[in-house]
Amino acid sequence: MSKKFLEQFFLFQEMNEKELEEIKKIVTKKVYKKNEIIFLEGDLGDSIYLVLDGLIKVFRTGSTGREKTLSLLGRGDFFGEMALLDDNFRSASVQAIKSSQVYIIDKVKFYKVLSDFPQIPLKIIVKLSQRLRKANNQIKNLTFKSVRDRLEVVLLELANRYGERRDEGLLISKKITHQELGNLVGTTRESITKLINEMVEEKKLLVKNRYLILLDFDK
Ligand SMILES: Nc1ncnc2c1ncn2[C@@H]1O[C@@H]2COP(=O)(O)O[C@H]2[C@H]1O
Repeated sequence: MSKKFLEQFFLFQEMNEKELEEIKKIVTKKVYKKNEIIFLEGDLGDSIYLVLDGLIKVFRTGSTGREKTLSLLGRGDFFGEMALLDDNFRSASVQAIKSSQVYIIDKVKFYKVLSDFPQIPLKIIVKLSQRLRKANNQIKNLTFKSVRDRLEVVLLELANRYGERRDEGLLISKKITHQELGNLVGTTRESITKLINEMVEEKKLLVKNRYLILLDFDK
């Protein structure tokens, strides 16, 4: 594990070599298989997770069993800090949707890191503020926007994060199923299929080998 590698984690940026050495000593690496549940909403939580690679979904399940994806996480992201900080149950479920590697730091060791490195709590606050901002936008979108508009917002967010420029347009470099898009947008798989077909007909979207390509993303 190189210094350069650990630096990619937002939490550890700006740390010097010696400080990163200390962090290295307390992490445990774990690999989760595709579709493996990392933990469930309501579980007791005693560790924080840092994503090394893969794709990880944070979600909640409604009483009817329908899922709402709160966030998709990848390399450099962290999760599981809330139950540690407020001493409560896990506020959401977390699942690897591709094979994913994570570093795990247990509560006692993490508290030691927090007291030794005062910039880390500040960084966590920054992330929590960004997350609240995003959650507020989601509430606004769910309340006021049509399903089609919400799908466009989600596609733009995915393109922002995973977009790769191609001759045809902006390719979303992760394969996302219609069910998963439905969970992100807050609608059914069937509605997503209908809307994707609509966007393809309008030449706003291209589907190639199950990858989505945005055609008029500049607008
Ligand atoms: N709205 C959200 N967006 C992104 N991540 C979240 C959101 N809500 C909860 N999480 C993460 O999901 C984790 C579930 O376990 P914790 O409550 O310990 O910590 C939580 C956060 O790290």
